[in-house]
Amino acid sequence: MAASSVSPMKPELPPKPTQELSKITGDQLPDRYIHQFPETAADHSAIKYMDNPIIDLNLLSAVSTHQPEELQKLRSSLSSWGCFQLRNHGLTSSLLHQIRQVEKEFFGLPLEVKQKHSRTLHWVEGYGNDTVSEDQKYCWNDRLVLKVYPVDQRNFKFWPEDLPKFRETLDEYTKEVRRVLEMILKAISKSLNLDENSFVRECEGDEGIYMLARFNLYPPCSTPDHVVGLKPHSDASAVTILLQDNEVEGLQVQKDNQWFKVPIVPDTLFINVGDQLEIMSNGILKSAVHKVVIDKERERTSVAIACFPYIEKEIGPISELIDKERPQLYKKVKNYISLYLQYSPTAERAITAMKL
Ligand SMILES: O=C(O)CCC(=O)C(=O)O
Ligand SMILES: [Fe+2]
Repeated sequence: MAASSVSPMKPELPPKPTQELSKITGDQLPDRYIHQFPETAADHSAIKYMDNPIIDLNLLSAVSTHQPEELQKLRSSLSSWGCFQLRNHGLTSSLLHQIRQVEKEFFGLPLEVKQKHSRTLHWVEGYGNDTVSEDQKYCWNDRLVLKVYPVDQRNFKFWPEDLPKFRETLDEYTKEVRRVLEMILKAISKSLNLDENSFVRECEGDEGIYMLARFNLYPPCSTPDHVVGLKPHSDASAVTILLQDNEVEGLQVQKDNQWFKVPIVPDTLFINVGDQLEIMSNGILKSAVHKVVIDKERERTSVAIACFPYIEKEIGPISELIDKERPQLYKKVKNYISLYLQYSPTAERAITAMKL
């Protein structure tokens, strides 16, 4: 499907935050939140856990004698699952606790305070939900989305000003995530036998890396099978680094048309390939399709940092990964995010439009 054939649709935002609806019982749920996907009615307790090995960032480093095996695990996880959990990443438990804490404080603010930072219909930053087209259902979540890199492009009107620890915590957290991102991009390059700076160069270019923080809140719902926290999607990013809730499960990933639960492993980060890295790797790495299901009694939160190249930088499969056996599978593209935003309120995936 070509980009130009996306049917014109009027994007809409849900009129109310999900947090405000979360005490409503099943029969009173507004119709726009009730999904009829067959998978929402699945018995989630019967779904298996994702079982790819946890990757250890220390072992990916050149000084480790285990580096070759760890790189092999990384490559195999990313080409089959498109994601993995990372341990020994160097972010302290105390920093992980603090970022979760400021997230809870934000969502705990009175509605009128949060709404001072509301997003608009046409750009993702700010407090609110995702846009959908008028014939689509809403998701059962609220988000606060903030651009965190480049630092001089932060839009502070979206940042809560009354939470004393919010800015410094997010600042420190994103610096640390950026450090991990660079190490991971180098390891991924090595795992594909490329120069170790290949993906750093592709992602950063001259402009540096762009990073969006997404604070996600999934309130409980008395009829969790009728709602969806996040619909099945892949991310528009090159890589997304996610801190899951440390008590409430909900994230699921798809592999070979089957859903798997992502287990909670304390102090790990969940890392997934996004569409732009699938394109750069000429399809060797898979952009993970994932979704979030809702708990009946407990609220769930997560913090996702989506990392991607400067919007105007042209990206495409890197030349070393194109040959006779593996011809170029994707077109080159500038501003993939805008293509993604055109597709995201529809049932189609933007990356399909990139295939040659
Ligand atoms: O909340 C989660 O576990 C996943 C969040 C996610 O997929 C996203 O923000 O794109
Ligand atoms: Fe996602």
